[in-house]
Amino acid sequence: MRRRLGRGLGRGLGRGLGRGLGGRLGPAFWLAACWIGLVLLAAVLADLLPLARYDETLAGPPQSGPSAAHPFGTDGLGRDVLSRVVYGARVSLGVGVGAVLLGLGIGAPLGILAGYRRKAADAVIMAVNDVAQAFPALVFALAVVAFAGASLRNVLIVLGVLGIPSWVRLIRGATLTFAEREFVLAARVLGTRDRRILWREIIPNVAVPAASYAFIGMAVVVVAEGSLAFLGLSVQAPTPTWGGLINEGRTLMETAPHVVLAPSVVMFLTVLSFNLVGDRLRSLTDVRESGLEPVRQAPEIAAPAPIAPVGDALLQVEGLRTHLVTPRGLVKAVDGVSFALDRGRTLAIVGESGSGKSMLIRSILGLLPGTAVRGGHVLLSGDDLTAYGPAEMRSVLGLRLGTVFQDPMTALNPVRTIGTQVTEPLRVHLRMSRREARDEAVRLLASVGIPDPARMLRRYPHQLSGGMRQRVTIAMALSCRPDVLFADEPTTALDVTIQDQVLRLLHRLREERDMAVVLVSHDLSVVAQWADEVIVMYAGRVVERGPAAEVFARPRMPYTEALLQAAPRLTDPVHHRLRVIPGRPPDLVDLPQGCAFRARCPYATPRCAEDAPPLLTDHPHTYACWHPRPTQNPATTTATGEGAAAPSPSENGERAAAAPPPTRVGSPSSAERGEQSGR
Ligand SMILES: Nc1ncnc2c1ncn2[C@@H]1O[C@H](COP(=O)(O)OP(=O)(O)OP(=O)(O)O)[C@@H](O)[C@H]1O
Repeated sequence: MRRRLGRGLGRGLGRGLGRGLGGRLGPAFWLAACWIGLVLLAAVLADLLPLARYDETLAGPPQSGPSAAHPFGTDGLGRDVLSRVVYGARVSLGVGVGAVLLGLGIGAPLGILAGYRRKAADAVIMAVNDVAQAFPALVFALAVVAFAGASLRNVLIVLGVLGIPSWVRLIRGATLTFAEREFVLAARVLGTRDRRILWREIIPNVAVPAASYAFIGMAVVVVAEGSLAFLGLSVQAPTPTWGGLINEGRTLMETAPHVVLAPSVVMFLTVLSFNLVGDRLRSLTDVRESGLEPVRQAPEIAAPAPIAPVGDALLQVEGLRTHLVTPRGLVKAVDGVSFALDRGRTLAIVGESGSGKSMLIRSILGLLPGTAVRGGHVLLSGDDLTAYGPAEMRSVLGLRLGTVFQDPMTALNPVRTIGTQVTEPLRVHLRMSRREARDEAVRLLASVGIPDPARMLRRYPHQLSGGMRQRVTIAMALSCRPDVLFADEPTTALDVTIQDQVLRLLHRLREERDMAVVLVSHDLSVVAQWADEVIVMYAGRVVERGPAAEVFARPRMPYTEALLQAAPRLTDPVHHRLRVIPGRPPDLVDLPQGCAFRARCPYATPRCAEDAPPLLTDHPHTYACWHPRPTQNPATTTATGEGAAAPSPSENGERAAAAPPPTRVGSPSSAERGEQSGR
């Protein structure tokens, strides 16, 4: 059992730390960890160090200042202060580590029991815990130590027991969070026993916040022990403790300040280090760090020089790259994407799962994981957003760029009313008064088709249906009248009957507000119906781009053709078998040489393995393929299964040769952009 726990904890912490070793913990963490290690080592090896005895009165004048022989000087009785600080660390750190282990040892099982079992166990444990937490801790510690005697053991037990309620609360909260997660439900569905779920699924995940809290707890205990020692209620003389040393030295503040300064500084640095280490460990599980944070622009992958805006494009993306630093290597999630979009147009981004669609949107918005580095340019009405700092970016997000996410349930805060959430951007960005924001929120909710909007403001997200919730998130995204609305799979989490309503709504709002819309969707029928232009992504790159009607009617890139053939159609005959794209997308850490799609492409030739095809323009299409599909062979025919079998590369080559010669492009030409953006 212990081995299993060790493995589990190791996995949990290892996963957290492994991700952090790439620099997420930062230099302050490592400095703090080194300091803690140094103090611990000194305390443990104190007897082996060339130090004077902590209680030995040395020859020479007392209260002498720091010297080579005594770096921290001597105290009022002529004892070596360095030696007393090092031996004092034994007590202070010993109590810190011991009390935290005691609190964790008792609090963690109770917290897990309460969080996992819930019901009666939770009610009883938390009721007792609340009562225990209501005791004034320091008064309780003073009373117990005064009654039971001031000894190392008593101080350790009192501080350890006082920490139990906080441990119960923390571990229960973490257990509750993970007990509701899909992987635990999946284990339950598979009939896994509770004990196994606890050891394998819950405890390894709870280990990271517990480790973080353990360090913060040690800082608290070191300070508490210091306070007790200062009051003379910890380990008694002649054994030194940091609090006791500060107490002894306070009478010498004027004549020999080093006596009080040395233990104070060491204690301060140690407490600071415990807090820093705990805080950085906590950040490993913090959604802000693991999810969205201001992006780092990487000079090494940035485009070489500032670019000039093209025409009057509202949104222009040039050579955008987003690479994620992972323990496996650099994930090239977005690799040199360019496009331009005008007002009143909808651009759809399609591609298989993992092709980089969401990452492209997050990269444009500058909201990327902490492990991401970005290069390239994003121009909004000619202003380069990649040059913006976090504060400037905040003034653009919500105000000029709106976003609708996939799952409205997770996009809305469950404990805040719809009214609070819809009025917030109005009050923050547009500085409206409470009343103005409320009136505007009513208008916004009405505009997205929510009945009785005034009443809706008082409701909570869980009281709404999925479709209503998504309408609310759309209303929030539109509240500051953005120029561009990003909709990342806005209908995936919705019932199929609601999907059409939401898409119609987006289309109507686009028309009314003259916005541009960037729509990410897996659903090609949605894209065909609502998009003006389309970008097909594969392995982080654009492989085809053009007017949506054109791309779907005459796909040039075999990947686009395969995607269309894999999509179901209402017109398909009964028992029609959908084609699947054989193989799997490539590993973004180790992209193959040449065309990334070649291993799955029926038309691939040796040339595809040697050179990556550049983006070619064959008006109005842009595609990256050495063997483009012939324009005379509409996809609609092959998609229904009525088309001829896939032609051989030579056949394909001949047909392609019949098409007008394509133009090679690095990024879209102005003319092409004009076409793409409908100009
Ligand atoms: N935080 C991260 N760290 C490392 N790699 C990541 C991270 N987030 C995404 N990726 C990788 O980046 C690639 C692109 O991911 P992205 O979410 O953009 O794909 P997608 O096309 O939107 O897929 P889906 O349609 O499933 O949402 C994927 O290979 C993914 O594994």
